[in-house]
Amino acid sequence: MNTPFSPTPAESDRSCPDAPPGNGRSGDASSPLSILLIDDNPRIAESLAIAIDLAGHRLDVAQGPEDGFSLLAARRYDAILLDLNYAAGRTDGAEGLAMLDRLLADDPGACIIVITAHSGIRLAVTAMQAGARDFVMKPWRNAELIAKIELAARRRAAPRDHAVTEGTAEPARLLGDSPAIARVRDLIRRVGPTMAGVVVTGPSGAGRGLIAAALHAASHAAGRPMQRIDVRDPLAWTRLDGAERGTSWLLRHPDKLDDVTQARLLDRLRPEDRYITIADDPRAITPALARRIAAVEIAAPSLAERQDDVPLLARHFARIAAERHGLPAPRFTPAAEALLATAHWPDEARGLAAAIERALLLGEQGVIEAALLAPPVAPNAAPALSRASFDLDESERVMIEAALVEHHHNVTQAAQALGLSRGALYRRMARHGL
Ligand SMILES: Nc1ncnc2c1ncn2[C@@H]1O[C@H](COP(=O)(O)OP(=O)(O)OP(=O)(O)O)[C@@H](O)[C@H]1O
Repeated sequence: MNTPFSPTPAESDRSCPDAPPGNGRSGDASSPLSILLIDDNPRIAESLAIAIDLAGHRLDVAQGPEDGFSLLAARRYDAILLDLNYAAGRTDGAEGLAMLDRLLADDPGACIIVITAHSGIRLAVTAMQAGARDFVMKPWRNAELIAKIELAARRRAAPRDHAVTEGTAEPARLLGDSPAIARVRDLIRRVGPTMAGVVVTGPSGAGRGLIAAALHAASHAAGRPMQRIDVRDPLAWTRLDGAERGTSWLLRHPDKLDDVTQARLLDRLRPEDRYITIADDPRAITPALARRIAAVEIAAPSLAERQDDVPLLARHFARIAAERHGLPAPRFTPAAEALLATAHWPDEARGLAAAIERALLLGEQGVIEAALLAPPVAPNAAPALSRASFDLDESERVMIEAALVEHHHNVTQAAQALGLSRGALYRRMARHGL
């Protein structure tokens, strides 16, 4: 007999002897599964961790949707166990169902098993109709749950199901809840599965490559890797002919070619292949080539257009950097959080990721301080663009404010943290009216 799930660790131990033969692995399950639990109840996580470990699988735990998306952006899971309610007192499952929708839009083949309360049969049915593979009700029997996970994860192997981009290092998941990023997701959902040529524009570092990868992941060719070519490199062109028919291509910068070379490129493109393009200036693509490779434009929004997403992206980049460097779980000081909410990042998401990684490496024990988040502004920095000049000025003000708060308005310490002399800091404070 199996033991129903109990939220107390002591009771959960009792479920171990009840695990099915083979530690809960079904007979033909060959390799350990990686499983993600998205649930804000730590006791559920503790109990499940024991059962899953005994069954020979691996469990990661996310305490809510944001954590969940962050983990899913960094690695692939064979199965996702998704709780449907997060906010206190909510039982309508709306949050979980919205998350289910987004998970499946990013990866239609995702193997998701939803967790509902005992009385949640109606919710479970809705989730199944929306694409969940299965459901479990609390309290559950561990052995039954593990059998469900193994069965559902094995079913994932069907070819069309596999919509993640094999052959790429990371899954292509766009994080963020801003309307700007929601629009991009919606476009990916619509044009990803078609053969339409899509040109991805927007500032460098804003996630153009990620959007291209997400388009490929949503396409019918997702099971095969996308081939990447910078068309400014003539040597790379030879690869265009050698590849299998029906290949997906990521072409970088055809807008940088002159008209004659663009015409030559058009001659080399094959009708049965899919082309996704990254360009700085889509207007520089000739109409003939644009017709083939740029039927639809998707503009990667700058961080300034999705400022609300910055803290969430920052936490994601911090988590990845901490994992990569074996550092403790990262934590932002309140001043660093305040800076993130207002600062401008001239190098977009890539610049933000670099700043977070540097702050984490230079900080103590995973603590990210405001003063470490950006290098001190060079005294005579002469920015190339007037917009950049505005950004830099605003960032400087925010950083100084944050350093002062962090060091309790001790100007000597704040100046040290910013890499400035006391005099230089006083001058800048006066300039910013601080
Ligand atoms: N919405 C997002 N969610 C998660 N990660 C993001 C998001 N936007 C950008 N990033 C991350 O920011 C970094 C920069 O993005 P990416 O490499 O796609 O930039 P890019 O615009 O293609 O740059 P370039 O064209 O100059 O190479 C990457 O690590 C990417 O994963």
